[in-house]
Amino acid sequence: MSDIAILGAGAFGTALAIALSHHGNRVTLWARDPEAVRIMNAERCNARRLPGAAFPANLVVTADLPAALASARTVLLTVPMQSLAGLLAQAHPAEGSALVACCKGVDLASGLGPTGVIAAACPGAIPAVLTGPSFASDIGHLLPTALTLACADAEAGPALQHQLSTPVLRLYLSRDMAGAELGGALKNVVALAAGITMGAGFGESARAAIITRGFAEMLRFAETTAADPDTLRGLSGLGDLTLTATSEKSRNYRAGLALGRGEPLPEGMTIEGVATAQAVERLAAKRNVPMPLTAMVAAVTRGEVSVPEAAAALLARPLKAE
Ligand SMILES: NC(=O)C1=CN([C@@H]2O[C@H](COP(=O)(O)OP(=O)(O)OC[C@H]3O[C@@H](n4cnc5c(N)ncnc54)[C@H](O)[C@@H]3O)[C@@H](O)[C@H]2O)C=CC1
Ligand SMILES: O=C(CO)COP(=O)(O)O
Repeated sequence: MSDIAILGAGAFGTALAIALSHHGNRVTLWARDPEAVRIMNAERCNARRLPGAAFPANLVVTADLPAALASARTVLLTVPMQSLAGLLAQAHPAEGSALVACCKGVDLASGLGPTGVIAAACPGAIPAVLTGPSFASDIGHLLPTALTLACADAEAGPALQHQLSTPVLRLYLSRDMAGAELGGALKNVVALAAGITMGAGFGESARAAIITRGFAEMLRFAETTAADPDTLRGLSGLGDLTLTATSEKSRNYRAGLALGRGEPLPEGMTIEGVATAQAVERLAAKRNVPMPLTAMVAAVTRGEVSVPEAAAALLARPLKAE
């Protein structure tokens, strides 16, 4: 019997599984690869994705998806954003389950955020979003963290907030799922731009400009959606942007550093901002929202524009009011 199922045993799913089972919850962590599950159960650690963080004795790890979902009414979705629709096509959570999206991004195929993907695949579920500034290694090592739990359902939201909080994992409640998921998606694009800036040697002043103007771009985009721009000023937006766009622990920032140095994108690493930049570029064009930084990140990651060309184009834009 598990109360919480966590689908996706990457760094973040593993970290949340450790934190929540350490706090006494009955947690089942599901991974699609039976061999990876065998190794994790033998070593009681996910050495590949989250080295050094030991599994509590009560954490169950399985490759059996129906078994993981059998008794859980709270399901955390911790696969990368571009895998979410595919996962939900094969998972069959019980009617009325809370599906908590922990992935950050916009689905390239549909242009939907995680709660839109959940609503399309599982109309009988209660969607929610868990997001904000948190490196998996910090959560997995039980360091203090504050996140946003967004859920539009007035009863399920507070219940999830209490179920998923621990003495060191402090969840703030929001009803604004659109805002919470947008902040987490867009900050990765700005983090790529910040990394590119530092990798190219443009300096910390330029990075501060990119973060600030990137945040302005995030708010501008939010205003064209159902999101409340104020939500993006909280943990899920500004909070996560601050973390991701300044730390080499971030994969998006590190990928940006590589691009800025003229190297290719690192392979085999989850870099959510790459697909999300493409998806947001398309949506912004449809809605007529100027997103110059996002467009440059999309063009640089596609290899269409070099970093010096991107920087020159951004600096040559007409002067305007802040
Ligand atoms: N790593 C971190 O510090 C944080 C990550 N996140 C978000 O969590 C999401 C997952 O990221 P990570 O766990 O870091 O990625 P990761 O790269 O460590 O692991 C991804 C995992 O998903 C699995 N996976 C991929 N497609 C799948 C599918 N269709 N079915 C089942 N499993 C599948 C892979 O096998 C892998 O184990 C991303 O959206 C990320 O932005 C959010 C906060 C912190
Ligand atoms: O979302 C994160 C921290 O909040 C993790 O960022 P990266 O995916 O860039 O590593």
